[in-house]
Amino acid sequence: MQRDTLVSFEGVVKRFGTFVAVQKMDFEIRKGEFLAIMGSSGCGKTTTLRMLAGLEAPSEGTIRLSGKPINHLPTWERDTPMVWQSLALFPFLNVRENVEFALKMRGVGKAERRRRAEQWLDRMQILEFAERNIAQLSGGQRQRVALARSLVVEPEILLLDEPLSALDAALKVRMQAVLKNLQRETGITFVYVTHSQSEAFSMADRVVIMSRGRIEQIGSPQEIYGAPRTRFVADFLGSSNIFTGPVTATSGQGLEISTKDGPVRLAGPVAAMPGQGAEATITVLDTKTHLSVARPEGDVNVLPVRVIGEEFIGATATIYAETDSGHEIKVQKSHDELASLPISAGQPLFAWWSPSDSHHVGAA
Ligand SMILES: Nc1ncnc2c1ncn2[C@@H]1O[C@H](COP(=O)(O)OP(=O)(O)OP(=O)(O)O)[C@@H](O)[C@H]1O
Repeated sequence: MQRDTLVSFEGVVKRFGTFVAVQKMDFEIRKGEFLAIMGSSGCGKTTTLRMLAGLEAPSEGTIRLSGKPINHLPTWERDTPMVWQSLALFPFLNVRENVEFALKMRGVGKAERRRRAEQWLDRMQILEFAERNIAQLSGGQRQRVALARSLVVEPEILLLDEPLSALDAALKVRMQAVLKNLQRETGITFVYVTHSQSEAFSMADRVVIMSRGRIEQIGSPQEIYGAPRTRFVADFLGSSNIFTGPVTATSGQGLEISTKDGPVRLAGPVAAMPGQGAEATITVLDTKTHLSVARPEGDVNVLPVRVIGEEFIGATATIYAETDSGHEIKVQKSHDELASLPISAGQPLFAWWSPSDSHHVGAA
């Protein structure tokens, strides 16, 4: 266990009847970090959070909080204060009273309650709505009241389950910035469940990616994005071109696999080198993949493709193309970079990338 570990999951399993919702989970949450848990629907994110909150007991294994097992310890019997952020505000209380409520329950005096509630409403930039009824607020304002209500008690850990899912895109981005700054300022440990990659990757210090009750990868957004550890993670993030085939050559300097579209090569160290003939997967980020009209020099990682179409997202464009065998290749570039390329559907081009930008995905 690391010195700054606040929570540890040790071999945690959760079964509902015979269905295994969480399988043998081992990971740690560090004090003061922003940890996002992401994965597709039904992969066990909420169940993991509920076990941490004490709303479900693990079927096997141990969850420790500040070193103490808490498997069967309800929230109120724990030494480390933890709050589950919920959007359900009390409709019969106004904004300030909603925020004051938890302090009142903890026996904090009237003047102090008011001072602290107003301080948090101010931090959330909603102090001007303090006397309003909940029904008179927009979705984003309600969201901020709910956050103020959770934070006013200054918990050591705040558990958030898709807290921004109901907001429109612009408000979501604004709230992401508010949340991230707040977390940094207060040093409160955030455990944040989402299935939004952009939310997880823009805010979290570390991200846990889950699939079917299991952790596929845990690491910083940069680590995961640059080096997905499993085929699932590479697929799930959707930002890599993925090639699988038997290994035809290995050396200390890399490896080569054979694909229907020709050899694909990786240059650089490989952590767990697969044997000759074994099936291996090599990925390359769509931002590191290039397109050109003329065949580039050399014949390594050069694939003739035809353009399928393009998609614009803000300042970047993703070009979708396919090889002769029908393998999809995506290339992400800025509009300026793509301005000189003919990218109408059916246009023949060459897709290529450097073997040193290739990455070996360890597990299937
Ligand atoms: N009380 C329960 N009884 C039986 N099965 C359950 C129960 N709670 C959750 N499950 C099942 O466990 C699995 C994990 O559920 P969980 O809510 O943790 O998923 P999730 O990753 O949070 O999904 P989503 O993103 O859709 O909210 C799902 O298949 C779900 O149907």
